[in-house]
Amino acid sequence: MPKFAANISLLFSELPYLDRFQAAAAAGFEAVEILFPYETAAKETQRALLANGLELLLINAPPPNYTGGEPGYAAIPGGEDRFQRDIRRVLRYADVLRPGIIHVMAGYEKGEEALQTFVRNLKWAADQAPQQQFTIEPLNSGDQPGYFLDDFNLAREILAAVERPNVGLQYDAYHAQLIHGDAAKVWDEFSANTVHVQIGAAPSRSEPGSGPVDFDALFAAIDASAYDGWVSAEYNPSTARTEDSLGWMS
Ligand SMILES: O=C(O)[C@@H](O)C(=O)CO
Ligand SMILES: [Mg+2]
Repeated sequence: MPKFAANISLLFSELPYLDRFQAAAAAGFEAVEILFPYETAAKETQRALLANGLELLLINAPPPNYTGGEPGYAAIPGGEDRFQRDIRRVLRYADVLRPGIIHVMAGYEKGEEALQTFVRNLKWAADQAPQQQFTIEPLNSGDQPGYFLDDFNLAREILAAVERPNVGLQYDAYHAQLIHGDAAKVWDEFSANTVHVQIGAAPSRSEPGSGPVDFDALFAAIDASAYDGWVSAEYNPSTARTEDSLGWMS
């Protein structure tokens, strides 16, 4: 079985932000990810991680999107200043929080100029912090209409153009299933590019168990691949208490 982590932006979201760390640790998780930690001082988040012995796997940059703004600026021609400001901001958070990964979001734009902008901005970010792992994640267009990075083939093309060892693919089984119709096949094809994995059932985005994705087979394929990182549960629990949605882990 892969080692599972909790995305506490979605899991345990029935609790106030700072209480989710203790709940995740009590449920047996040793690592968490937080999509947008920017409403809380980095020191407070750091204290919650340390108090509960949790590793921080991932944060997103540039912020924010869940609070109503754009989901990133990396592929927006003319948005370079904003992008660089946001990357500097996330790197200040990263100095304190030490996330293994920073997910760089592309934003709403299409076309060749957006592609070139995304590539240039990713190179710039990667060179600002060569020791920091960055990722890009294809998101399905049902949830994010108009989002630039909506296809795994496009992600591979971008990674090849960026040519930086510290920029890799974030594979989310939920998005893979909705974009390409077969999350397992996408894993087979793209596991070599993948540096971070997230999971959620499709189309519900609830815990594994519903829908067409065979998670036992997917976990076996992940185990059999060269990927040895965390598999982060990023779903909306169908139960009132997140703990009651965790049966799939055993
Ligand atoms: O899959 C998702 O939606 C997330 O991983 C994300 O980063 C978008 O905010
Ligand atoms: Mg995801």
